[in-house]
Amino acid sequence: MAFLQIDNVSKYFPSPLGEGRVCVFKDVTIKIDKGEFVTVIGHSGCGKSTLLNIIAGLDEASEGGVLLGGREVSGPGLDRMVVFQNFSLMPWMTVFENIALAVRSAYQDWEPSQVAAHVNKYIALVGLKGAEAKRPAALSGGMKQRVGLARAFSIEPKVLLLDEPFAQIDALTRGVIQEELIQMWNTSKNTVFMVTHDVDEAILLSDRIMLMTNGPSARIGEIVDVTIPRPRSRESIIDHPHYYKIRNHVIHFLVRHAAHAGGVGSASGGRSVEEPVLVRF
Ligand SMILES: Nc1ncnc2c1ncn2[C@@H]1O[C@H](COP(=O)(O)OP(=O)(O)OP(=O)(O)O)[C@@H](O)[C@H]1O
Repeated sequence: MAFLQIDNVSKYFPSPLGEGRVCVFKDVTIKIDKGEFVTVIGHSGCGKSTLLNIIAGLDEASEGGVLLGGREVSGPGLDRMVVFQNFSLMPWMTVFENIALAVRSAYQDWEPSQVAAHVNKYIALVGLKGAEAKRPAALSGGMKQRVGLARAFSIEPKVLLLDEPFAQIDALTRGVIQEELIQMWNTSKNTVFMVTHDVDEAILLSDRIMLMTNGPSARIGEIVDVTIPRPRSRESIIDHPHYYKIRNHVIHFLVRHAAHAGGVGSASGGRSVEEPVLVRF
């Protein structure tokens, strides 16, 4: 059994037309090893965030389930930490307090000095030294997301769930924070499940990229192994002979599926389950 196992998960929502229900995705199975970095890419509306929320325990699967370390996920927990694109910081708390709140809830028997040392370590890791006393309103989008990532990593969860964490950040800052994320992940070796629309980001960060087909009844169409060795940096990966092969393959998949985009279907999704195609260059 894999460390994190998404087992035949399907999700239905009530139809917006008021008749029956719509199958967002059907029979999604993903097996993720401990320490693996997996990303999911697919067109808007195929159900990526819904799938992430089910893993987080913030939403329920209609069918199937999620197992973490062999135990069924049945609600939110400190073993899974989510970073959303809208930062989700406490606006009345400082940078330090936002992170400390999470650390105190994860390590309830720690002395204040131990909490402070731990928080400061993560503040330094994301380059926010000097901004400890600032409140979110005084931070740029990039700084806010650094706090979000530091908060998530600081509690050392078993699984980090990242839902397009860089979507609201300008391209230059995004590149810098992606590399900070790689550094933190290199140290922590957390298992990461990330939703993104950015193909370059997926190649830079992932061990494997899950390509989702469009809904209704979306599924994992292909799984692409990112065979480019680590350590990776944005500058170095583009020179690797596999880089453009992987990039073109993912983009072709997305373009092919864009042609079939949209539509609200019936609940049945009544076709047999197709295994994802494994792609390795
Ligand atoms: N609570 C809900 N009630 C009804 N329908 C919902 C609900 N949440 C999501 N949906 C629908 O489920 C589908 C998948 O939504 P989801 O946000 O998971 O897609 P996504 O792939 O993450 O999209 P995006 O890339 O735009 O964020 C969409 O059609 C959405 O309208």
